[in-house]
Amino acid sequence: MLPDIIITIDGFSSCGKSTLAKQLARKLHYTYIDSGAMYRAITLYFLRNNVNWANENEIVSALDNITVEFLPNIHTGNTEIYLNNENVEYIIRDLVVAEKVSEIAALPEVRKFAVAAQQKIGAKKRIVMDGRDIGTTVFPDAEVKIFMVADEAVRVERRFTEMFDKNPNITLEEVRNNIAMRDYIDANRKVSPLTKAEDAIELDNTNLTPKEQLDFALQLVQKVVEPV
Ligand SMILES: Nc1ncnc2c1ncn2[C@@H]1O[C@H](COP(=O)(O)OP(=O)(O)O)[C@@H](O)[C@H]1O
Ligand SMILES: Nc1ccn([C@@H]2O[C@H](COP(=O)(O)OP(=O)(O)O)[C@@H](O)[C@H]2O)c(=O)n1
Repeated sequence: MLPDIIITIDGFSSCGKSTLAKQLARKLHYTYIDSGAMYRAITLYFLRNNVNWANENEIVSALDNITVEFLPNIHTGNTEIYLNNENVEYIIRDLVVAEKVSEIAALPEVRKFAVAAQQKIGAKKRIVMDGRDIGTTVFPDAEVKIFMVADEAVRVERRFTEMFDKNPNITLEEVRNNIAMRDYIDANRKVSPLTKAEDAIELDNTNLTPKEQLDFALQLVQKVVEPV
């Protein structure tokens, strides 16, 4: 049986991190944690409650009222996010949330809150967590670190196809602008900007199938568990 380790997957938007993280978690009988969902859920709360995030006191008191949990969906086997006991797994994928999430995720108080929650979840290991700063800040000692990349046009096309399925009014342009804006803010913010950890292995899935990306990641895990 696989020993208790932590697998981190970081990278820009829409390159396939959560797809790979779910595949790995299922295969290894680990728990998948979508750290981006936490920032999206916090953003949803801020938007719904008109929190003025220019005011530090308002941010702190809003965070005091937020509980975020990951619970398994018994039908899919994947974990889903709950904000104050409400399942918000699907609503947080909306463009309204995506438009603001990177701004809110750049706030130091928000990052402190989310990182502490993520580290608590990972205390017993046996998790695959994806995000932007998981291998650098949240779990710098993780046993397996993957940094995913894919060509921007491919990422935009993939995310557009996914969002169009749920909302046929969305345009390719809106998706492209949102991804470019978030990538820029995420890579340039002051606290834990998105960057490849020195010891992370890069995985470019531009031309890989989901099966090929899983095989690549499983080989990495195998190397760490049974070094030759
Ligand atoms: N290797 C791949 N080939 C084609 N499509 C993929 C591949 N990996 C992921 N996708 C699709 O790309 C979209 C974005 O993937 P996702 O895992 O949500 O990215 P991220 O978590 O990095 O934002 C999803 O619709 C997913 O089904
Ligand atoms: N560890 C993380 C994960 C996400 N985020 C923020 O949350 C946003 C949404 O993350 P996500 O993983 O759901 O985004 P996608 O890759 O699915 O587009 C990102 O654009 C970042 O602004 C972060 O700052 N740190």
